[in-house]
Amino acid sequence: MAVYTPMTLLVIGHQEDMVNKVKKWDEKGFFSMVGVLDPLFDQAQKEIPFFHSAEPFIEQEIDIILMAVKEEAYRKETEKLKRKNRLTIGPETFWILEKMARQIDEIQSLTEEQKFFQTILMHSHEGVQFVDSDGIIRYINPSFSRITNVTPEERLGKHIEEVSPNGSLNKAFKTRAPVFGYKSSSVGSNVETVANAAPIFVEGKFIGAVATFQDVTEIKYLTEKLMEHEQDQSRINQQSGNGYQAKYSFGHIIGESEGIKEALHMAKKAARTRSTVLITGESGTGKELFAHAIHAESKFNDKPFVTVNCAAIPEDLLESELFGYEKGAFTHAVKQKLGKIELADGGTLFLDEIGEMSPSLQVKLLRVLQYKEFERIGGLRKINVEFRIIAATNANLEKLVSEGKFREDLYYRINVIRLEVPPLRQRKQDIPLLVQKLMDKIAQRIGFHPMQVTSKGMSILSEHGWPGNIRELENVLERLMNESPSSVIPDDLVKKHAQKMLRSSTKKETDTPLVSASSASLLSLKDIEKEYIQRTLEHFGRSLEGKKKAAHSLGISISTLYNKIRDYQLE
Ligand SMILES: Nc1ncnc2c1ncn2[C@@H]1O[C@H](COP(=O)(O)OP(=O)(O)OP(=O)(O)O)[C@@H](O)[C@H]1O
Repeated sequence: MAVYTPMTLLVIGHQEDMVNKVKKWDEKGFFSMVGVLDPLFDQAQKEIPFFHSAEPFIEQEIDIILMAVKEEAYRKETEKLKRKNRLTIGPETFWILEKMARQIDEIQSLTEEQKFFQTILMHSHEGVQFVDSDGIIRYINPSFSRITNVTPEERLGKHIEEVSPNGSLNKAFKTRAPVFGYKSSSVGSNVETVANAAPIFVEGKFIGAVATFQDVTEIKYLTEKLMEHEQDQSRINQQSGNGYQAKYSFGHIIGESEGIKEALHMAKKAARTRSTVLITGESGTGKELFAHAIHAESKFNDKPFVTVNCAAIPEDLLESELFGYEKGAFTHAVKQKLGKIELADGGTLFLDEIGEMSPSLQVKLLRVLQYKEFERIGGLRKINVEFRIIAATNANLEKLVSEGKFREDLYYRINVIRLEVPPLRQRKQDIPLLVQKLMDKIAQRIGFHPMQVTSKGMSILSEHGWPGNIRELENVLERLMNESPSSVIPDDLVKKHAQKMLRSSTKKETDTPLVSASSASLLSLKDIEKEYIQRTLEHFGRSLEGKKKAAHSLGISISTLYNKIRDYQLE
């Protein structure tokens, strides 16, 4: 860093006010006072070097001579000093020095601020690079060098076009526009980075551009491993015939209430068209079921039905999930991957939880819907696609639009046919039918004989509010069936669960965790196992049937369960 050297200054004539001011500036380091020259004055202050003759200064480097007094006697001394290139300032131009001192003062306090910000940049975990208005790299922070393996000596003073022509900083520099989420890899270190860059304007004048970036190699690597795994999985699914097909039809949708009839009517109408459908409703009401059924009933039901849950996948991954990528698009893209948009070609793309989609992806999706074409990540070729979107959400999209979190234009594109699936509490008359049919479905799935609830049990279940809707009802029924000692579920068991449900839905109470953060370090694995077996036995009961169910639930054989009951003295 350049070191500031103050200008040297000699005062001629002991004019007290001026001398004192110059002395103060000297103390602050604005100027360096070499002394006071006064042939007539004797009582100078001790701490100021005082001279009667100009001799010592004739050859000395002095930048400014301040004529503090006007008399002729002093001028004679000054004449001796004028031979060199020195600025002479008289009392009438003393204000220039005062102004300079003020400016130096301001610059110095700015420098303090600069030091403060520089310290922050020095310790920032993100890499930072700055170019001036000519594109010359003026600053890189230590994290920049750590991430990229590029030293300040290699970078500073170079033009950005020369060292990183395709980087985010050059883009922001050339276009004078910000760049967000720019992915690239550092040549020096083979590191994957994500950068943001922005032009900098001060009072409307472009003064340069700055880029900040992070090392995302590890995240990217893990993400791609996960994607590869998912891809293999989906290939296996496809090969086994369970791939991109609708699994449910309208026949699977149980309910005779007005609300469900209306939703079914709308859904059947939607199945006859290719228009976009927006399904809204609380969690667990059956939105996905409706989406499957609409596709299954449509003319293109032999084409794929592809599901993407926008809430379950991180943004970065979601983009490649939707658009796919070309081999080599990023370091770990070892082979080409088809995106869900491409896989849905000709059929239906079901976008579950669309309200969770990030604004940048919303733009990209909108473009696909408008132009019916897209590019794979890292690809140059435009691919034409034709598919229908069924979107679902339990969020209030209108509210998200008004809050600026969901694009209005995308909202209008997807809100063509609107289907509202009512919550269970608004169609209690469906509960008995649902209970019976769901119990049959569960019994078939878990290999039980058909089971029933009494009419009293049914009215207990019908009175519940079911905040988790049909998903919650299904879970509770499965638990009741597992715990029931006979094929008719006892009323007191239903009551016990109803009370539990009431407690959890009013108090949002959860069961005591087996291991809490504070106790985790105190319990041994054996203690945890013992506690867990104990709770499972309490849950299923200690009859032979209860123990069989407990063993099944614990994933161990009945003889292992008996051994553990003996070892842990749980009888
Ligand atoms: N009308 C219905 N008849 C029979 N089963 C239903 C019905 N509605 C929902 N279900 C069942 O309830 C469960 C939840 O349904 P689904 O996943 O379709 O709900 P969702 O509204 O999409 O939930 P989320 O918003 O949480 O994704 C599923 O097991 C589904 O089969």
